[in-house]
Amino acid sequence: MSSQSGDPRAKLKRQAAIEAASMVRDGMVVGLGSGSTSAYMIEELGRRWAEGLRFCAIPTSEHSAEQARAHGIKLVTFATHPQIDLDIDGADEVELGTLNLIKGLGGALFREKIVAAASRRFVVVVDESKIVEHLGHHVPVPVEVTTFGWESTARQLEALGARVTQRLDRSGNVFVTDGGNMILDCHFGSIADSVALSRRLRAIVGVIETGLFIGRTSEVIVAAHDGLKHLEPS
Ligand SMILES: O=C[C@H](O)[C@H](O)[C@H](O)COP(=O)(O)O
Repeated sequence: MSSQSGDPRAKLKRQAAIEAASMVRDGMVVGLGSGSTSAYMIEELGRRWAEGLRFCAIPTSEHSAEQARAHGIKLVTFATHPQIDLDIDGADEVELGTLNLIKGLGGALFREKIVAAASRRFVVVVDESKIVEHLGHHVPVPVEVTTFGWESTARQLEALGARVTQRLDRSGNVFVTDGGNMILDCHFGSIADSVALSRRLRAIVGVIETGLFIGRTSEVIVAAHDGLKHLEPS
């Protein structure tokens, strides 16, 4: 992900990612997020690794693992490193104030949530277009579900008021997550109470995890046209 092709949003994503990567210090255990913003962060960590920075990392997707490996970054697992010092990841929407998130448009939400939950600090990197008053305004809530019985799970999600679409890949085949599951994108529109919705979604049998990240964010680094901003939950 080295080309920004003059895209102003890509430029902002890269600025936020580089700022977050500067928080990584020698000896840390680092969570490597997924998606285009995280790819800039891994690229920057690869650059610093080549300069001599030494840390180890747990990736949140096969794609991020592959990118990190290409830079020679040392990857470890929870078997030897159950506690992560700093997890850096992107998001699809960030709710102003609470800093609750929607994640998973890239399909990595389940591993991303496991890594975030095991981290002392969870730093989110976004460009300014991702900040919203209420989650769900622009994007659906991705929900990872078991393939067995998914039609029944989808009906229960619809009963909560969502328009549900089955995620497909670029070739039009059913999207398969790194964990071998499928994703149902749940369009709720603007979500008034993301905490309550998260609870209801997780109570449905067949739901493995949801893209609502509630109360997990330590800090959001927002790249805006007038500079970088650091937000903390209020
Ligand atoms: O599954 C994907 C992840 O949650 C990403 O962090 C999220 O979709 C943001 O991606 P991007 O940085 O490409 O906008």
